Amino acid sequence: MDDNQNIIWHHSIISKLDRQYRNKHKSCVIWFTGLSGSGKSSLANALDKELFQHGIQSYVLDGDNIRHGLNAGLGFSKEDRKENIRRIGEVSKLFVDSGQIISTAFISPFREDREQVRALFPEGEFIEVYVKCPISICENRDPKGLYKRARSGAIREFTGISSPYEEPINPELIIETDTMSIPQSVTKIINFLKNKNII
Ligand SMILES: Nc1ncnc2c1ncn2[C@@H]1O[C@H](COP(=O)(O)OS(=O)(=O)O)[C@@H](OP(=O)(O)O)[C@H]1O
Ligand SMILES: Nc1ncnc2c1ncn2[C@@H]1O[C@H](COP(=O)(O)OP(=O)(O)O)[C@@H](O)[C@H]1O
Repeated sequence: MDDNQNIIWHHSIISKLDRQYRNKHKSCVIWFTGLSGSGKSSLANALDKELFQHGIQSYVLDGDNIRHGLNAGLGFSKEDRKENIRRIGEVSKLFVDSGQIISTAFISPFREDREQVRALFPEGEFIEVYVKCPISICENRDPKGLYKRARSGAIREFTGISSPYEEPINPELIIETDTMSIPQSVTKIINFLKNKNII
């Protein structure tokens, strides 16, 4: 018999709605996706700072940090990236259930994996933000020197070079970081959240 059949889901006494009501805002996941160096981390953290300063319950999950802890042991094969994103999706759902606005900064290069995360949430709670930037500019920025190492062959399966990035087809937002500044981008996201009555 499958062990999971013996595990029963416990419902919380306090609901997500109770928590949202007390926080005075709705909860959602803002899912940043894009190439390495496109600006996911910078945007997620700038948005988090802005939300925090306005008394909003928010938090950031960042690729590099999660891979040091929760997802240590996962690499960059298609299967490992899938598992990485699946786990982040589940963790994000917990944050949303806890009434917070969670920003995630993962390359999440495969459309199917992102759609599986979207399917975990009710309509409107998964906000896909495509952080769009030409690879030539990401490569010029190369904040961690990874493109240089990938070009030299020192890193295998590097997204955009030796591993694919599948662009979102219908994301809630597109932020073009080669033409928009970080403050402009944050304003665009905040306006979206206001228009959707999330904050
Ligand atoms: N092979 C390869 N391909 C892409 N990226 C690599 C690779 N090896 C290491 N790194 C570093 O890991 C960060 C990406 O981790 P993610 O968890 O976001 O990747 S994924 O969503 O599972 O594809 C990524 O961080 P960001 O630059 O913040 O995107 C890189 O710093
Ligand atoms: N308009 C912009 N939006 C976001 N990042 C920018 C922008 N212009 C320059 N950058 C720089 O590009 C780099 C992006 O790195 P990072 O945020 O770590 O990207 P990612 O998390 O996608 O790998 C940072 O050094 C950041 O300062």
